[in-house]
Amino acid sequence: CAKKAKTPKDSSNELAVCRVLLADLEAHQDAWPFLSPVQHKSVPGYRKVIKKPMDFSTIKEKLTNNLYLNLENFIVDVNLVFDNCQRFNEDDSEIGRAGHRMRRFFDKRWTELLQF
Ligand SMILES: Cc1ncccc1N[C@@H]1CCC[C@@H]1S(C)(=O)=O
Repeated sequence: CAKKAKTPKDSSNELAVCRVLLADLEAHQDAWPFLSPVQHKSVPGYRKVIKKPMDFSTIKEKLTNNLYLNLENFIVDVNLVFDNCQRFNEDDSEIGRAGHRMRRFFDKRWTELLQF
């Protein structure tokens, strides 16, 4: 089948979708552990265990500085937040549970958005 040529318009729409998704993540009641970079000075072992820290404020900064070329690059960073959370926190902990809830919310939200 003929490949639909990607018009430049698509990527600007995708970046608008990223801003909507990030706003939804930040507004979620379970976002509190992920709003700012983990304070590794007060979290022993974090810097050693987690090679690529990521959080919603850093994602916002990258979005503002046009560091995401498309929705996929953005989704990779959001999933990094949740993967770091799962790696460092027990599933049965306040932060661990918040991470699982936020990942479920995000997966549902972007698949909804991509339907239209
Ligand atoms: C996401 C995470 N993962 C492992 C350890 C700690 C944290 N977050 C903490 C708990 C609440 C905010 C702080 S923060 C983000 O200020 O360090």
